[in-house]
Amino acid sequence: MSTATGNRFGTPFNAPATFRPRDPDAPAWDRVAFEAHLREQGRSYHIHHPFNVMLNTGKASPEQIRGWVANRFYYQIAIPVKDAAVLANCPDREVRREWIQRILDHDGFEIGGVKDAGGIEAWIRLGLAVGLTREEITDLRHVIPAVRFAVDAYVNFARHAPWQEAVCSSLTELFAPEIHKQRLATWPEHYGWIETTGLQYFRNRVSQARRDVEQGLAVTLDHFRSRDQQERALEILRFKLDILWAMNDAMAQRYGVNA
Ligand SMILES: O=C(O)c1cc(C(=O)O)c2c(n1)C(=O)C(=O)c1cc(C(=O)O)[nH]c1-2
Repeated sequence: MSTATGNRFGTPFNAPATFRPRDPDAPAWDRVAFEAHLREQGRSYHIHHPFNVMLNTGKASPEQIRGWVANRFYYQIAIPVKDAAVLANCPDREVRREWIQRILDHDGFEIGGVKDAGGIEAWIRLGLAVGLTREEITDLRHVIPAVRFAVDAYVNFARHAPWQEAVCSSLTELFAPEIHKQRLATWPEHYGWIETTGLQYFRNRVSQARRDVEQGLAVTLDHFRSRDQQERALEILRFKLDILWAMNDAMAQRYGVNA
């Protein structure tokens, strides 16, 4: 059982613990209740961040949209590195053969004549559609230091945590289809200057995120069994929600938020 003095990352160099004192006799939640507690964390998803609300209600300027796309690129390129860390730490072949799909989704592939440019390339095309050049996206010149720190914290967590905890940290994807659908519903109306082909990344992710979540949720519900472990899973999910929120804070500070 982890204790109230442990930190939530399991590594010695991170922030002090934010654990609430736990009742050692609290019974474990059943799978339905545990999943409900995980989903409840969606109230802190960055879909509610003022910067995201601005983007998705048509109030963002082209500069703010370009800033967001250029900064989010750093998250996009980190995801397959994070997923490779999960693979590297996971001794379970069945999990690995499913998990590897995530790397293919983002990096793309050419296998037996079938080709997919992948999510990173799709994100670059989004960048081109909003008026950035390929070079200024990929050389990371616009990435804000605090965004870099937040994203790096995610990769470092996945490198050092037990693989099931890294899997759990991906569960912000529970809430991602909604944010992608929101963009697809509002951007064409508000930002007619963006070629809609540039929004393909969001279209692809709606179904990919649902599939990811099915796997991530199954691992999490199976692994975190005691109440104490379940509380830890909630902490991990909140840590990841904080990363996404902090990225938006950094972008709001750099690019401003229009009322
Ligand atoms: O646009 C978004 O708001 C958003 C959020 C998240 C997320 O919740 O972590 C992901 C994505 N997009 C995404 O496109 C993606 O591929 C992805 C992978 C992961 C992950 O943690 O493994 N999160 C996300």
